[in-house]
Amino acid sequence: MSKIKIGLFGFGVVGQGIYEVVRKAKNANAEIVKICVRDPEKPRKIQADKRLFTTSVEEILDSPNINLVVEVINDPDAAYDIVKRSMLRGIPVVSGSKTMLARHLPELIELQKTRHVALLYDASSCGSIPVIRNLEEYYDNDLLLEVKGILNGSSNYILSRVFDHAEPYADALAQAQALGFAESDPSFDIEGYDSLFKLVIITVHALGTYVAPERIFTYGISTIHDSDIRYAREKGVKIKLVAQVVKVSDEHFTMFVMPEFVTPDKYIYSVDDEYNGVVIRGECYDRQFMFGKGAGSLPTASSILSDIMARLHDYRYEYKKMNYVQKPGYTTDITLKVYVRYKETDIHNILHFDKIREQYIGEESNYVIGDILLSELMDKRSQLSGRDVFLANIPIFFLNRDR
Ligand SMILES: NC(=O)C1=CN([C@@H]2O[C@H](COP(=O)(O)OP(=O)(O)OC[C@H]3O[C@@H](n4cnc5c(N)ncnc54)[C@H](OP(=O)(O)O)[C@@H]3O)[C@@H](O)[C@H]2O)C=CC1
Ligand SMILES: N[C@@H](CC=O)C(=O)O
Repeated sequence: MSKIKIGLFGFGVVGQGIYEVVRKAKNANAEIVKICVRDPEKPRKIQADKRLFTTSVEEILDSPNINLVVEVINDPDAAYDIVKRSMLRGIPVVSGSKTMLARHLPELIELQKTRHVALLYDASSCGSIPVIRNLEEYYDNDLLLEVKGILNGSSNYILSRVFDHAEPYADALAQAQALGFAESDPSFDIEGYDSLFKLVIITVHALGTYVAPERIFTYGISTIHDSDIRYAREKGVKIKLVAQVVKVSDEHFTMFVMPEFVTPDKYIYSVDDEYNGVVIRGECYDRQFMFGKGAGSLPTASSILSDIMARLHDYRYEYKKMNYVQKPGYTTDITLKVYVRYKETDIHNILHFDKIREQYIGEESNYVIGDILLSELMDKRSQLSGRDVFLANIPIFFLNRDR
């Protein structure tokens, strides 16, 4: 590709960051020639030439002058429509919309093949950390065993403020929104869905398999309570929202998103505020750790810029692992050790524990710690949504990993 002429969709937190970094990048040989938004009259932090703005998708897709679409809007359905239409017209796309990608990746991967058109999305998972491209290229072999980490900046920011600075939860959430880390609907962040969508995308590049989001156990931090924080402090651990995909045998892998008690010896223990941290474990190298800003305007834009530059060299994901002859299958038949705090909800009648290890009945709240199948948690997920319930994983080497 010669000069890159960008049609940019979205001029919010990330879009404005992209405008800034593209202007700064002297060697990018790229220029934003059109910006599509919902409301061109909206006041914005960054002043761009008014003539760049449009509300018409067609004005970008029909322009012979535009050879790359960059899509960073906050509406997953509209994003899907824009990305698909661009690709059908043979225009390569860079996207940051993980909700849209996690829902539609199989179709978009197929479109890349049939239409010979690239779709890059490193910014969709972990902001400025180049997780996807590394999994795709460097870890292009059978040795990978696990990708685990903090994939959501907002919930990590909230947990850090609440845990380390004793700030009220609601204030910390409001700050995460004001700083541009949170999604338009912040429940995506705090209920774990943003981490889930990133985990779905990461798993495609880690193990070559797409697992639909609704098949994956997801539990967030919205019901965390002072008693959970006190309990964690007493034990000398921190509570983090952790997403993980783990090979549990040659035949199977598992994945889930859940708050976790993290001990000080773990890399992610020190990952605070909006930072993300990803631990990659493999057969021969044990653990490697990637750390960086996972949200925010310029960090995310830097990742988009990297994808834009990659297009200068015609880079595209090849999804090599999807063609492996032997691939592990997804399982939820795996035993976890969990902490469940509750009050009114009749947890003992809802959850069937294989083994109860500890129980506490208190005036303020109760908790139980026990071994339980992930499939059992998945089946009972809708009954664990009470405001009085909080659940956290206590990491163990999976109890039945060799079954
Ligand atoms: N914020 C972050 O740290 C990160 C965000 N992302 C992802 O990037 C995307 C954008 O996030 P962010 O910048 O924070 O969101 P914002 O809410 O700040 O901005 C969204 C932008 O999308 C525009 N928009 C919405 N719908 C349409 C549409 N149908 N057609 C054209 N433009 C539209 C809005 O237009 P208008 O301004 O006129 O309302 C706005 O400019 C999301 O998918 C998010 O998940 C990914 C990584 C990090
Ligand atoms: N809302 C997301 C933004 C980046 O993906 C987060 O907080 O991590």
